[in-house]
Amino acid sequence: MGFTYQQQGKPSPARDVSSCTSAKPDLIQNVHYFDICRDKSAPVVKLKPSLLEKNREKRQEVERRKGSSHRFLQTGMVLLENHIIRSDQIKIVKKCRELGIGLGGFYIPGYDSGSKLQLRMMCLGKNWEPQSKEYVDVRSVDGAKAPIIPEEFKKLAEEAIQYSHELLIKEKYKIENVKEILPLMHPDICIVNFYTQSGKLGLHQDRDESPESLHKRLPVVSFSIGDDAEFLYGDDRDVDKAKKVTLKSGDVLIFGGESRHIFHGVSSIIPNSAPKYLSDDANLRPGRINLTFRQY
Ligand SMILES: O=C(O)CCC(=O)C(=O)O
Ligand SMILES: [Fe+2]
Repeated sequence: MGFTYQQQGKPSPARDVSSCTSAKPDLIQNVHYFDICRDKSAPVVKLKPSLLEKNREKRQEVERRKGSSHRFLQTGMVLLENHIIRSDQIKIVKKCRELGIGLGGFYIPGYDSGSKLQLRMMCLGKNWEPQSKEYVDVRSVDGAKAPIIPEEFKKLAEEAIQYSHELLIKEKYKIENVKEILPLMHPDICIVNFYTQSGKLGLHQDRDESPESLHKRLPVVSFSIGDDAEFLYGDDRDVDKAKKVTLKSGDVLIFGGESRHIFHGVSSIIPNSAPKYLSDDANLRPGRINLTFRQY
């Protein structure tokens, strides 16, 4: 049981240097908590938007929402494109930032061998340990407990499954079958990853949740915010056979039922592809946040 991240090998010196020098970390019990937002004290030239500009932004937002769509990628796997509205994306960034610089915040997970994952991680609800591949109350890296999952996050994740049910009923299945195709899930764990523009994650399965959760094939609900990611998925741990989909800011990907045990990973982050409002209004650094909700 439990999910397995594929080890990435030692991080390149370049990545190590950038991650340490740009982070301005607080050192708490030997752990650098990473700030996913730029230093507020750093000068940012920002002009007050005119009324005209504000109205244009509003119109663009309405257009953007009209542009939200969905794709059934395979049985039990739904992609809700552009689903999280701009104001919620900003709220999520700000909340993750606040939690991420506090106790139990973002750190670079690694293995006893010394190799590291090419991302920063913070767990909410329960801590996931990369070495033992288990969920624990207190993480070994610094003895911190996981912050609780904000209720608004849980609500968004649950609503995304319900919305997928509506779409599946409308377009594909009978109402009585839909919860078998994509079971309902009430998240008590959320793993938040932050990828810099050189971040990635090898093909793995999420299989560290409880035997009951895995047996019921309760879905994982994944939110993407920030730069686009090339997301790979397939039935085998084989990059060449994997299918690819680009996950953009605001996208929600759900994989449960028959797709619960897919291999998946992030092959690359597309630099400078994030919507501008994330850096303007939330001060988000270049890179990508991913939140995966699970039920233990
Ligand atoms: O970043 C992503 O889209 C995937 C993250 C993931 O697979 C995980 O945290 O287990
Ligand atoms: Fe995963």
